Parts: sequence; structure tokens; C-alpha cells
Amino acid sequence: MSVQLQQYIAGDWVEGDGGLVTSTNPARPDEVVASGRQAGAAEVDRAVDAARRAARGWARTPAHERGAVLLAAAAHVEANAQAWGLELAREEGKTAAEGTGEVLRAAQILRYYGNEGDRTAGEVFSSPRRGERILVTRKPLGVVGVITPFNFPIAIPAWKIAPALAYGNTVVWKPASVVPLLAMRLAQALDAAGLPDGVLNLLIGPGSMGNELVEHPDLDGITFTGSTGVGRRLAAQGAARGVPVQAEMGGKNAAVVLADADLDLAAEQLMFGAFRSTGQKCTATSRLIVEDTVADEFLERLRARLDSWAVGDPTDPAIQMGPVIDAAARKSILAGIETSLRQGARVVAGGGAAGTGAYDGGPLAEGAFVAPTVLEVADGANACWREEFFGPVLTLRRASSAEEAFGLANDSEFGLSAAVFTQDLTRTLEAVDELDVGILHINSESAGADPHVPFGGAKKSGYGPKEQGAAAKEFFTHTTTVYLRGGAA
Ligand SMILES: NC(=O)C1=CN([C@@H]2O[C@H](COP(=O)(O)OP(=O)(O)OC[C@H]3O[C@@H](n4cnc5c(N)ncnc54)[C@H](OP(=O)(O)O)[C@@H]3O)[C@@H](O)[C@H]2O)C=CC1
Ligand SMILES: O=C(O)CCC(=O)C(=O)O
Repeated sequence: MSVQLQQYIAGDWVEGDGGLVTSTNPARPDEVVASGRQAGAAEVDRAVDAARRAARGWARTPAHERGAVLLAAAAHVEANAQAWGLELAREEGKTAAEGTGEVLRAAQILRYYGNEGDRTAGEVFSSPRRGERILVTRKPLGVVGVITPFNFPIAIPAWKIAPALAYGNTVVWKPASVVPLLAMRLAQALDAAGLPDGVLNLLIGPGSMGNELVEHPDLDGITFTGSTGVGRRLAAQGAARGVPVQAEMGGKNAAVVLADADLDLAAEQLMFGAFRSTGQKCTATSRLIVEDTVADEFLERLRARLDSWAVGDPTDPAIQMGPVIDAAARKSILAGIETSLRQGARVVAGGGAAGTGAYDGGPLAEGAFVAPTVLEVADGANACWREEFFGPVLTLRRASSAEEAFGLANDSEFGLSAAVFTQDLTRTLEAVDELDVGILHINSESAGADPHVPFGGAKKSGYGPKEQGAAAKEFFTHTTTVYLRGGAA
């Protein structure tokens, strides 16, 4: 059954003025998950205007009251976790278990920021002058544009929108157009929780609408997660207008398996890091570096796990990996694999469409499936080593030492996350010092992020302040430094 899509502007759920938009199930592209009209150009103005009108009142609402709305929204999201998790699996293609996990994660994030009123709201410094204190207080930016990607259709929006609102901003949000239903679900939860009119506005529309939003003269900040190309353009547009931009972009994350590692643990975690969510996480492992002496043994263990990795309908509880987001993504990933093979990569496992087995020719025959694939390359020039395919493709290189392995891990313009598998404390400490990444996992997969700690990339993966935890404050507020003296001489 297809769900009717609506825009949420100034507290009203309305049909958009633009053309038709539908989201479809990537496992069964004939199945429409949600449909409706997208927002028209005039609605961008209406949404920004509504957010502007709501900004002062929301900024002056006590932090605890703002938090109470987020806490109520968290409860609403949590109560719908199973149903929305299934919708997420149908709309985005990750497994229903991952979908439900993501919805629960959104609730956890809303709850974290719902309690922001109980945390520090500024700092007090000593003054070098008698009778004076120096306060640093924080104020919201104002109206923030939020632009989000398809791959975490409710968790990423939650970790942008929850801090934006908690710190007193109002929001105009444009989600990825392939996952509008989950966007609507989050906005519905905040609406049901009693968010005042205009504080959050949802515009379902194409990428060009994101561009109109970014160009809007009445926006005070832009937070974006998505591809590197769009993020960099958007950062330039923000800079040209003097508006702060936070952009979380691509990754080409490495897992390093050192000779002393627990190889079973490493193989298990590597499967999760590379192939959960069909490899469509910015933190997914897409490069694997193994010390020579254990490489063959490790690959054997990895292959054994790959052989039993169940690919298929993500709503089936037995399935471990669903399709990629759509046919275009599938085509581009398969083209990337072909280019890599032409450039000399060797197939260790997989290597193409997953159109085999139970659903070959069956109801999933048209689905956007890609087999979990491991390629081996001898040098760093190959496309699969350098470029983000954003799918279930892992590229292997062997290293003759831990030093070489860490060097190879750093051999990327990106620096979002990495994983290192070792039981040696000295090597662990070297990894912490050497690896140029925003997030480092020791003996666990490269993906995964808790809501109370900073999230974001080093090098060209991230632009602007980090997200989540207290770090989010650095983007969503600005400071006023107050030199404070009593009035009497
Ligand atoms: N570092 C991080 O934290 C994360 C990074 N990512 C990265 O995101 C990418 C995958 O997500 P994907 O959704 O395909 O990314 P895109 O960059 O294609 O899209 C992201 C968002 O930007 C919108 N958009 C597209 N063009 C423009 C434009 N010109 N101006 C403003 N907005 C625009 C999209 O709208 P529409 O959908 O309508 O085109 C969507 O809402 C990967 O590269 C991945 O690494 C993903 C998650 C986390
Ligand atoms: O690692 C995670 O769980 C979240 C990462 C993320 O934001 C992403 O992959 O898009």
C-alpha cells in the first residue's frame, strides 16, 4: 500500500505545488512505497518565511521546554519503531532489523538532545580586572537549512534537526527525494509532540530545490550530509554569502588487520563494516589492508562468511543484505567494478550483480542488487582503491608491516573513519597517533556512532564543525562574550 506524501509548512500538512514524486522499493521497483506532489518554488519561500517568523519565539522558549518536545517526539518515534523500520526497509533497502535499529537510534538522538536543558549553556571565565567576570553565552544561529542523504533517512535528519531545535534554531529541511516517507515520519513525530508552527518545515523536492534553499537570502546556516561534489559546491555557496556551512561528505574508510589480530573477530566485524546497509554508509569499510603473513588465512575466513551472507528481500528476517538504493546506483557500482577490473583488480569474491539464487527470475529479478564483492589490487592507482563506490565493494591490499599498513590506510583524500584489528597495545597507540580520521574503531567495525560524542570526518570528508554530542553546539550556536561588572563604582 502506497502512503500519501505531504509537505509540512508553518504547522500545516499540505499537498505540494510541484510535480509528482514517488518512492519505490529498490528490491521490487514496481512497488510504490509513497507518492504525492513535491514542493514548488513558492513553497521554499513560504517555508523559510514560516521558520523566520517562528525563530524569535522558539529561541526564547526555555531550553527545558524545547527539550520536552524532543522527548515527546522520541517516545512517539520509539512507539513506531517496528512499523517505520519496515517502511524504511521497503523505501531504502536496508534490512528490516537495521531499519528498526535506525528508527530507535533516531529516538535515542532526540532523547539525548531533549535533555540538553540539563547541560551547560555557556562558560564563565575569570577576568584580569577586579569586580568583573567574563561570560560566554550561546545563541542560536536562527533559520537553518537542513539537507540530508538517502542512506540514513531518519537517523541523520534526527542528528541534525534535534540539536538545531534544542539550541533554539528553526529549520527548513529538504530530505533526499528517494526517501520522503521516512522524512515525513520524523516530521509527524515532532508535530505530534507539540512543536510550535513554523519551527520545523519539511520540503519534499528534488536536488534543485536543495539548491534554491541554499541560495535563499533568509537562511542563517546550512547543514548538509551527502556526496562530496554537492557538499563542496554548497560550502562555496555558503561562503560566498557569509553563511556558516557544515558538510559531512564522502569516505573511503580502511580496515587494517595486523598479524597479531584475532582473525575471526576481524572477519566478523569486517563483514558488518563492509556489507551491512549494503555498504551504503559513509563510514562503511571500503578498503581492507592485511599484513602479508596472515592475509591468505584471513581471506579464507572472510570468504567462508561471504559464502553464507544472505542477499535478498530486506523485509525477510533471514536476509542480511538488501539492494542498493536504485537501479542508477547499481549501474554506477557495476561500472566502477568493471573499470577496476580493466585497471588490473583481481576478484577475490563476488564481482557483479547478485541476480542468482532463489530470486533469480523471480519477484526480485528487477531489484537493484549487487553481490558483496572483494577485489584485490597491487597499487593505489585503481579506481576501487581511490573512489567511493557507495555499495558493497571492498578493495584489498597487502602490507609487509604495520607501518606500511597505516600508511596505506592514510592513502586517501578522505578521512572519515577507520578500523584497526590488533591485540598489541603499542600498535593500538601507534594507530591512534598515525591514522588521520575523524572516527577510529579498535577491534570493531568502521561504522557506528554514539549520539553523545563527536561525529565527522578529517581531511576532505568533513567541512565545518563536527556533529552530534556537545560538538553540535559549535555549529548550531554562536557565542556572545560578556564582560560583566556590577553597576556601582
Ligand atoms: N560523512 C557523512 O556523515 C555521510 C556522508 N554521506 C555521503 O552521501 C553520499 C550518498 O548520499 P546521497 O543522498 O546520494 O548524496 P547526494 O549528495 O546526492 O544528496 C544529498 C542531499 O543533497 C541534495 N542535493 C542534491 N543536489 C543538490 C544541490 N545542487 N544543492 C543542494 N542540495 C542538493 C539531495 O537531494 P536529492 O536526493 O533530491 O537529489 C539530497 O537531499 C555518499 O557520498 C556518502 O558518503 C552519507 C551519509 C553520511
Ligand atoms: O556509522 C554510522 O552508523 C552512521 C554513519 C553515517 O552517518 C552514514 O554512514 O551515513
